[in-house]
This record gives sequence, structure tokens and C-alpha cells, in this order.
Amino acid sequence: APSKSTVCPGGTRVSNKACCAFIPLAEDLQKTVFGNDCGEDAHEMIRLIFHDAVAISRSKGPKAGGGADGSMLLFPTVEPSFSANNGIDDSVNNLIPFMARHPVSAGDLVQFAGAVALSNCPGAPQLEFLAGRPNHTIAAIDGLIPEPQDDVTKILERFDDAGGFTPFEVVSLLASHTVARADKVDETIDAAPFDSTPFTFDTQVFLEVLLKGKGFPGTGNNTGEVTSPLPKGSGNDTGEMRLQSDFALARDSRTACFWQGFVNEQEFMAASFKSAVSKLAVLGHNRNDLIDCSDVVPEPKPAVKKPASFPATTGPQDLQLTCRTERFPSLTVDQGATQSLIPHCVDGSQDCPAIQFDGPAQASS
Ligand code: HEM
Ligand SMILES: [Ca+2]
Ligand SMILES: [Mn+2]
Repeated sequence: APSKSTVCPGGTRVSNKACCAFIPLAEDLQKTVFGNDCGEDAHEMIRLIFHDAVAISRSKGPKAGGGADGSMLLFPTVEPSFSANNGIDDSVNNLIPFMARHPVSAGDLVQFAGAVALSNCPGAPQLEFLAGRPNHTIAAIDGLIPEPQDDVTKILERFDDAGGFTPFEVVSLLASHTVARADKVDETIDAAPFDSTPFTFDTQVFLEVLLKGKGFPGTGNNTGEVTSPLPKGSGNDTGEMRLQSDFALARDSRTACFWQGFVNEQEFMAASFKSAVSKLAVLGHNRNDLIDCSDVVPEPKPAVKKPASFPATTGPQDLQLTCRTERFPSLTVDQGATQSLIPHCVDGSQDCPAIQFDGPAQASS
């Protein structure tokens, strides 16, 4: 690791003085947007690092988009309006005021905000953070963001075209869906979680996507959605939602063994996610042109250390395994005759209005 020879204004030692600006930025993000929680606004920021970065194409060339360049923030009325980016305006609107308050580029702001957001999720890795993405860029074209109705071939080809991601790296990146909820796939429900622990960066999503589907949390017939094993909800506690793309990646011969291989492998999953994000976060840049500021990424909350387990009402009989070369781990089953509700709020309650704006993305004035 680089030596910490520079002292920032607040007294923190860092390896390069260009990293100092990110210390007050992290504090401001926590105070103004995340509240130190792995809640809704943190989740949406983690989604934004992907949607900003993946909008680049090796086959189409530089006119398609610049990758991890902050174009979402610099052209807030362009990319956020693409249908595959539906809902991204929440995170974009949350970040735009920070461009005027902190001397960092839009591309750095997006990736750093995602790293800070992730650090609030127990069990998450401390992401690498490289600084120095320039603000000189263009808006990306439509059609570069994977969608849940895309088949596995299309998804793998898109990731390969964006940055040469391997099928293993694609599955690694989907660890993000352990801290994720959908607002737009089913317009009748908000914040429908992809696993039973949406505030914890654990391996439950890899287990739960492998279970037999039983029903839909809200309405059926939505594009990109298939039945989930835990559809029961009540009030704001919507049942679990499953994306068709996660279902397919968990069962396809090219990805199923990687998917299954993360079940109950917390440290392996976190490390694999970290290395895949290191690649994602620099799309469109040469790593050697950037400054390593990983020392300003907050240390994540420690893992809960609860082994993966079958949620009540499910069990090994529900597994739909297609990987033939690996043994599935032996896991316990949570007790209970009925499905437990998945809490809507980080504190377990049902009522937690998020600190976020509504409506379309806004240009900064
Ligand atoms: C095959 C690739 C992927 C597809 C098809 C996909 C699709 C989706 C969809 C449809 C949603 C729900 C959006 C909504 O309705 O509000 C979602 C949420 C999310 N995605 Fe993905 N995703 C993919 C990969 C990724 C990657 C690589 C990351 C990050 C590294 C990511 C992070 C998230 C997060 C954190 C959320 C939750 C946002 C929230 O809770 O508001 N996704 N994804
Ligand atoms: Ca989880
Ligand atoms: Mn959301």
C-alpha cells in the first residue's frame, strides 16, 4: 500500500493530497443522504455506480459513452430518462448538489458515493477508490444498460462489450442485489427486496434466487419479473421480488456454478465483488492515470456472521440446482410455519420516508 505521507486539513493521513477532498465529502454524504444506513438511498447509489460505468462500448467506440465518467450527473436530463435507468433520478438528484459543494469531478463523485454507501452495509468489502476522472465527457447513448428481461447471452455479451467482464465477474457484480429493492419493475409496489435481508451485504440473494418461485409480491405479468419464493407482504413490507435475469443467471450453464458458489461464502463473495467493481469503476479510463485514494473509503460495518439459511417456509426441497460439478452447502432452515415479512425500514419498522427528491432528474442551476 502507498505510504501515508500527507496530512489533510482535518488531521487524517493519506497517501496523496488529492485524496483529502474526499474526507469532508464522505461526511457530507453520510449526513445529508445516507444517514450511515444501508437503506434506500445507499442502495440507489450502489445501482448508480453501475449505470454510470457500464454505458460504454468497445464495439461502438467512444461516441457511445465514456463509462465511469459522471455523465449521469453532467447530463441529468439525458441518460436518466432512458427506460433502463428508470428510478436512477433519485440518486442523481441526491448527488447533483454535491458538485457545487465539493471540488471533485462528477465521475469521481459517483464512484466515491457508491463506495461510501456500500460501507454502510454490514459484510460489504471496502472498495478500492481511484480519483481523477475528468469532467470532459459526453452523454451515453441508449441501449447499453442491461435489463431484467434480457437473456443470458445478451447480458454476457453486453458486459463483455462494455469492459471485457467474464461470466464470473458478472455474477460477482450481482452480489449488489443483496442490498437492493425494485421500485419500478412493478409500479404497484415500492422497494420490493431481492432477498430477505436487503440491509445486509450477505449471501442470501444467491441462495434465495435458487429457490422455487411461488408467487408475485404485487401484480403478475411485469416485464423482467418472475415468481419469487417469498411473495407475501403486508403494508409497506412488500414480499420478495425476483428479476428474470437473476433467475436465468442462477440456472444457466455458463454462470450457475459461479452463482451457487457464493452461497454461504461471505468472504469469497465480498472479495469477488470488490475486484469486479475495481474494473467497473475505471471503465473509460486508464488506471495508471488515476490516483489511489482507497485510504479515504470508510471502513465497512462488520459482517453479521450469520450463516446463510433457508427462510421459514422454504428448504432444500425448493432448490433448483443446475450446477453439476459442485456440492451444495448444507444450511439450516429458519423456524416458522408461515413466511416472515421482510422489513421495509433498516430499523425493522414499516414507516421510513426516504430523504430523497421525487420527479425527473434536474439540471444543476
Ligand atoms: C444483468 C445485470 C443487471 C440487471 C438486469 C439489473 C436490473 C435491476 C433492476 C431491474 C433493478 C430494479 C430497479 C427498480 O425497479 O427500482 C435493479 C436494482 C438494483 N441494482 Fe441491478 N441489475 C443488474 C446489475 C447490477 C449491478 C452490476 C449492480 C451494481 C454493481 C446493480 C445494483 C443494483 C442495486 C443496488 C439495485 C437496488 C436499487 C434500489 O434499491 O433502489 N445491479 N437492478
Ligand atoms: Ca442481503
Ligand atoms: Mn429504490
